[in-house]
Amino acid sequence: MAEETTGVLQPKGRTKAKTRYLKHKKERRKLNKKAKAASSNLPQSKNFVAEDDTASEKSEEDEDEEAERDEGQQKALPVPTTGTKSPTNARRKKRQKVSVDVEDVEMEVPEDTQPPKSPVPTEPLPSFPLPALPDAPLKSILALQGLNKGLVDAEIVAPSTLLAISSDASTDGGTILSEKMRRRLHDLGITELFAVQTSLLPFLLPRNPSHRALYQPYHPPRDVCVSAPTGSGKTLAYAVPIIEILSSRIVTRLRALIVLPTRDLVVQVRETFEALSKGRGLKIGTATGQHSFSHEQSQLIADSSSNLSGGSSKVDVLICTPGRLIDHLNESPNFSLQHLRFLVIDEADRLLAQSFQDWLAQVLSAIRPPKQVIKHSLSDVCQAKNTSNNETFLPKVPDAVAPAFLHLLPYPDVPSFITEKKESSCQKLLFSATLTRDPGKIAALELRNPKYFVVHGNENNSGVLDVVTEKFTMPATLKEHLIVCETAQKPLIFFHLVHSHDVINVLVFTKSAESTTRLVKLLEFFENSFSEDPNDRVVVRAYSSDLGVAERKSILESFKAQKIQILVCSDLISRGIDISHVSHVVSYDAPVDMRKYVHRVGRTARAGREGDAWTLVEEQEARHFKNMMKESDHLDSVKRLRLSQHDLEPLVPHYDRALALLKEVYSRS
Ligand SMILES: Nc1ncnc2c1ncn2[C@@H]1O[C@H](COP(=O)(O)OP(=O)(O)OP(=O)(O)O)[C@@H](O)[C@H]1O
Repeated sequence: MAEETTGVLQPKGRTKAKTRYLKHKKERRKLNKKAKAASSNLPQSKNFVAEDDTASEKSEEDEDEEAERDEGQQKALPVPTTGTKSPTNARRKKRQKVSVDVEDVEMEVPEDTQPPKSPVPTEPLPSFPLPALPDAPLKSILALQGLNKGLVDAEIVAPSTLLAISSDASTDGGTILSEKMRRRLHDLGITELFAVQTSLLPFLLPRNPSHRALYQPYHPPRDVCVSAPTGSGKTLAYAVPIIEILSSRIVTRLRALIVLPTRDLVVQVRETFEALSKGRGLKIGTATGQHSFSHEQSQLIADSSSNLSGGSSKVDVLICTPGRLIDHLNESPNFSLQHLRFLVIDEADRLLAQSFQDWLAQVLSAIRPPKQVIKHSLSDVCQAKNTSNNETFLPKVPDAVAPAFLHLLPYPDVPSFITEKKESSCQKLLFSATLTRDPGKIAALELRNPKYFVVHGNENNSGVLDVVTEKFTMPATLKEHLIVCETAQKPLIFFHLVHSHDVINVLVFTKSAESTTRLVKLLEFFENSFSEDPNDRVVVRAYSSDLGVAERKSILESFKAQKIQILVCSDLISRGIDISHVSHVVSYDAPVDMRKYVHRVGRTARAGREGDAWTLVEEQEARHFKNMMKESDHLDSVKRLRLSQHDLEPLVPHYDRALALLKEVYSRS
């Protein structure tokens, strides 16, 4: 160990004083050994002896060191130093190595604070373990901290779980579905239940009839949150139980409300409900703003002339966008949510991000029985019965009021032994392929003891962890590709994919309506140049919010009928839209976040079908994109495709021609 000095180098040769000192020391050692041999009649353990030896050697080493230092000090004294401290004032410290069980710790111990040395060797003190820091908690545990219990206890469902739907009238084959429903599903070509459906149906359709009841004010059902990949059949997972439960109804009331982020999705979900509920007598309505407000009112409300405590409805199921829903809540007489048995929030994370007119708070407040109670004493009521005031006290249609709202009626409070509070029987069902983990947003939903279902390849806790850390599951049948390219080459690469990789029946996502229009024009010019025969040309159309409702509907229908092979769009239809024959998705402009990526690529590889997703990433975006993928543990699933100039060359003359025509069009406008 290097010794600290006060700026003077110490000579290391032996002096007379040191020789004398060493001689004395030898003699002292001999005497010590003799004394020890004489006194130790007791047997000693090997360990103890070894320790003793070490200790005595150590003390001798210390003495040697001390002697050398004294000698050095004596020599150093006369030498004047140029430093700020004189050698006499300088406090000299000795680095002493303290050996402990766990690790070596070096401490600076001032020489003058050392205890005086005992001439008799002492036993070393027993060493105690140092206080140790507890192990850091696992990342997975940290991620789960502060989360609601429902999510931690989520039911993880393997995507491969399937259950055959029995066509035998005498048995449901464990599906818990009525014979009517099983027959209907078979008619629609659905012969087995997908993973999300196998776990959700038994939960939403308990065998006990009282748990299926429309009103359960004292034991309301638990709410449900579902995270399942795109195209895994979430719509059926809620539509089937809703139809099964509501089919038992006697009178029409608004009992199921399905909220979706776009009109296109409302239309799609309505089609599913109508197909599944055929012959069950349920009435399905929509509210999207596509028709005039008064037309919608006339479709939804049976009686808007008198003020009815329990509302009045022409439909059992209402499928709507949040904006129009709020308009009806605020402005349509007798539009009431008090009878709701189901509130479905599909694409929940997207809808919860929409604060439009604080729609969620308004809906929840319309479902929740108000606390304010206007009560009258029995004598008041009796008195009123004999007066003309009778009508205001006793409304005409009390049966229309939901049990949890009965206290609002001006009847006297009848003493009861039941002290439990009545609650709304509405069961909230949340669905998404990218379910939010934001505790603030989940809290805003006022969920009742929520039960989580997570469809995930990994059936242990990591399924939950992936929801928590927003690592989303992709369909198993999806193949993902990445092409990093120069901005100027993007159109050419896209045309190459269309003609060399058979990328047709494709949804192409761009960043804006303007880039959609431009790409469509460029591709049309390119096709005209590339294929002489018009029948060989690929048909491409734009689908954007710039188009009218009717035009959008007709374009979507033509695409579904495969009269259009390439549909270029913005993120308007990146969520939820289900078009079975889409075999490719191209992100012409790379998505900026993982959620967008998941929903875009999820337009293909649906319901167990194969599909390819291609993402074109400009060189300057590559880093961000790769980081985004890495954070979601997804980079390895994306294959990089490298294209050479040679691959693109045959297309260049046609592309140049198309580009020149496009420039001409834009310069004219
Ligand atoms: N059990 C089933 N058997 C066969 N096809 C099914 C089954 N369940 C659903 N499908 C079909 O799978 C497709 C995808 O279903 P759905 O649109 O409900 O997916 P999703 O999970 O809601 O997807 P996204 O998250 O993209 O909205 C639909 O065409 C639907 O008809």
